[in-house]
Amino acid sequence: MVDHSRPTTLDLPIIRELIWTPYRVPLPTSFTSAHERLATRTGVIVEVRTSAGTSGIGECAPLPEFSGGTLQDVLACLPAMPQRLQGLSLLDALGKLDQLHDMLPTAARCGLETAVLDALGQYYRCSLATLLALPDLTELPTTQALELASSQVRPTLPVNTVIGAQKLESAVVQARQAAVQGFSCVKLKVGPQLSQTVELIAAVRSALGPSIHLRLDANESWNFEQARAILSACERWSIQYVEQPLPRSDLAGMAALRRAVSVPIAADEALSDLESARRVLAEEAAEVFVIKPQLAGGLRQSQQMIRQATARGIQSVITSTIEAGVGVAAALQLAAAMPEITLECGLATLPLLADDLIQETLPIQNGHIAPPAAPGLGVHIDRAALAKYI
Ligand SMILES: O=C(O)CCC(=O)c1ccccc1C(=O)O
Ligand SMILES: [Mg+2]
Repeated sequence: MVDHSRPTTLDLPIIRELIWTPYRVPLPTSFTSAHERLATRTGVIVEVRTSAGTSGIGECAPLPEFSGGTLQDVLACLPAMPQRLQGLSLLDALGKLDQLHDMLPTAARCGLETAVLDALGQYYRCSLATLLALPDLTELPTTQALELASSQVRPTLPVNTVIGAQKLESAVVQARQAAVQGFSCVKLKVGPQLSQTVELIAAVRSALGPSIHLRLDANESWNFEQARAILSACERWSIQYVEQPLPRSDLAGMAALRRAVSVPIAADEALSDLESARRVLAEEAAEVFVIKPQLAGGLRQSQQMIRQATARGIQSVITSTIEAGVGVAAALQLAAAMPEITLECGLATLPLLADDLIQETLPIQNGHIAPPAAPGLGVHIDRAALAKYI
């Protein structure tokens, strides 16, 4: 018997229009890592308008020092996209994005996919996290399947705060603040100077007390000997893990470092797509994956990389690239959809920006963020803010 109350693929909204708006948002206090001093975040907000009268939004925020292209690359690929996506149903548009995989910078794939999934979630009246928790996104879900997926979505996620590379005194002040604010995890950016770095880590650990997780991020700034020396000196400070201690291409070095020190090694810059994830796993170069949807090529591809890792006993965390609220909301939806993500995610970065460009607020409470529960992505563009930061 045919159930006429259920939507069919014939009813799926069609993409009528694709528009995009670049933004530039300052960071009131610039963010310093071993790669750079980030003082302004640039990116593009994309929007698909559908035959159902709905609009889906996404964010493309590339990070050239990682991988996956520049803002210019994103802006260069977008003009060809309306012609490719207009007239397609939302599910066909997802298939088309997969087909165009190699033509699109990872951040463009992420933003366009988010916008299509936002519109699809609004159509099914479920959150983007629920969509991602479905066993097969390419099939029309039954009401039962939607209910089951929705029951697997986590209502709130633990997140870490991040302390940029800087003077010991201000790092200690920020560590104390993090403890007062209720964070269960702090990430500290570190450089290659042995005694200075060990002193910094010891001071931050003592400001945090013994129970707050402390992870490090070297952003590729160490060589093997520096990494071994610093991490050996830090064994007693109980480090949760260190992100990308060695250059991204040195997978053999990372594997050797894993055997040489007890601090767990995480891959971040080394992960850019499914193939790189396979290599990191094959070389046993990391025991934690740091996944940034903007750099991994979107939410579904991030999901595949995380599942590959989980199958090999490797844990994953999802982090932002310090993008605006649209991209952070998408990353939160992904994290909420994946029960295997148990470590704190690096998604507490919106306070670094002068404006998050969204109408809603995504408050950080007691070291947790609740992904928006409204249908789709659950956040909406603050048009006035976007116009201001164009
Ligand atoms: O992980 C976090 O807490 C925040 C995200 C972060 O540190 C980051 C943000 C922008 C670019 C690179 C990185 C990084 O993890 O190296
Ligand atoms: Mg990192």
